[in-house]
Amino acid sequence: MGLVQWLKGTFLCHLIICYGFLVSGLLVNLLQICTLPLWPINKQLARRINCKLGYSITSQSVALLEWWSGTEVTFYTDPENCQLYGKENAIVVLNHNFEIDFLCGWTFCDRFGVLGASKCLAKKELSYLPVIGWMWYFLEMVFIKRKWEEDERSFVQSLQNLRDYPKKFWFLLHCEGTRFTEEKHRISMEVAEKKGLPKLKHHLLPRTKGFWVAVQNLRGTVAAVYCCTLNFRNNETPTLLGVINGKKYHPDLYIRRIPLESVPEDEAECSVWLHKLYQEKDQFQEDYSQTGCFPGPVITPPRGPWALINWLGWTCLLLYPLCLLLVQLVNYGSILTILATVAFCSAVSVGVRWMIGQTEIKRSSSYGVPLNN
Ligand SMILES: CC/C=C\C/C=C\C/C=C\C/C=C\C/C=C\C/C=C\CCC(=O)SCCNC(=O)CCNC(=O)[C@H](O)C(C)(C)COP(=O)(O)OP(=O)(O)OC[C@H]1O[C@@H](n2cnc3c(N)ncnc32)[C@H](O)[C@@H]1OP(=O)(O)O
Ligand SMILES: CCCCCCCCCCCCCCCCCC(=O)OC[C@@H](O)COP(=O)(O)O
Repeated sequence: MGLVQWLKGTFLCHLIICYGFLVSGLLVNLLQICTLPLWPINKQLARRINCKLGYSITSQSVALLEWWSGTEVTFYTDPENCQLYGKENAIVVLNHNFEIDFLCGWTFCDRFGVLGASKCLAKKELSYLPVIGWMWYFLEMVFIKRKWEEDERSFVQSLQNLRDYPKKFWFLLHCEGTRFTEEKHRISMEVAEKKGLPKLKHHLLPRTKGFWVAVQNLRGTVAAVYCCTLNFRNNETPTLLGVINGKKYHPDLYIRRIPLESVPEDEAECSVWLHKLYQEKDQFQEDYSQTGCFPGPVITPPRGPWALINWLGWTCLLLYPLCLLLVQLVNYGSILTILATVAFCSAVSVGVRWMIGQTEIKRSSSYGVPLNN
């Protein structure tokens, strides 16, 4: 193991990364709160500012993935469609099997210039996460409790709000509604059987209501559905902790562009359409497990420098006062202040470890487990 690789695995490096992420993130949250008075005066300007602020947080994770761990997503897609990515609004439909699928998603967004503005349909619990969840409020992320009766009104309203969004955005939908586990798969295939639908091997049965409502409310705003299928070479099971430790993964992402006009307007027909899409996606995954690649040419735009510049900028800015403080502490600090500093560092590391825990599939919710769900 080289020295650099060894360094990436040290606790000190992790502490610096976590400190930078947490403190810069909380500062950005504070700046976002400062934009509140602007919303009633100039909503579009407030939205644009929040996109930039959001970029400043999410791009740190992109830098971590691309530059720190050296992980590069390989894109399989049609070169003609590729010209349109980033130049139109889109609904992105993605499988939900991996702990770092959101990171690969952010990389995809960054490569096509829509990272700051992109959104997803997320479970309500994520909105309470410091830094990321709080940031999402200001980016008008759509949160749901996954109980249709309770979600319907706010879901539709949040989608309608996006109709005059001033920046190009992608709206990510995990139609499976939860992450893949063997138990959830078994139960959802029982539902498939009851509904007379073909069984899926690599996906949970998609829930169709959210997709239909999103398509209906974003017609005229969104130009296409991007059907995205993600997998990792060599049966890798990537984790966020692995990325922080500098481990390089090999994700492959297959993107198909489907014009929105070809998605049926009627709810029942749209549901059939989505089930068929998931059957196709399942076949792509099956082929991938046999051949190790997706169909279509490989197109990978080069990684841009901005994510790295932003990350290094924040790190330098925040390390300087920290180093000054440490020097002061060593030279003049009382036992009490030294203990307080150790407690602060421990709190940072426990806090971030808890946030990382939210990405772990073993801590996945019980959604989709009881049959009556
Ligand atoms: C590589 C990446 C590529 C691209 C990425 C691109 C862009 C990225 C852009 C932005 C990224 C920005 C941020 C992202 C970062 C991090 C966040 C990441 C992820 C967060 C995602 C989540 O939180 S997932 C959880 C939330 N999302 C969803 O739940 C969506 C899916 N669900 C729905 O759509 C549902 O329909 C619903 C929640 C809207 C409503 O659900 P409800 O259950 O109340 O009603 P339904 O009608 O849908 O369901 C009832 C029917 O379901 C049947 N049923 C029962 N049990 C099951 C079962 N186990 N499986 C399937 N179906 C089941 C039941 O029988 C009912 O059927 P009927 O026929 O009777 O209706
Ligand atoms: C420089 C960057 C440093 C990074 C340091 C680490 C920071 C920690 C970042 C935490 C990021 C948290 C983003 C959470 C996104 C998790 C998305 C997700 O996967 O949600 C699960 C839901 O879809 C379904 O939930 P389940 O029903 O499976 O339960």
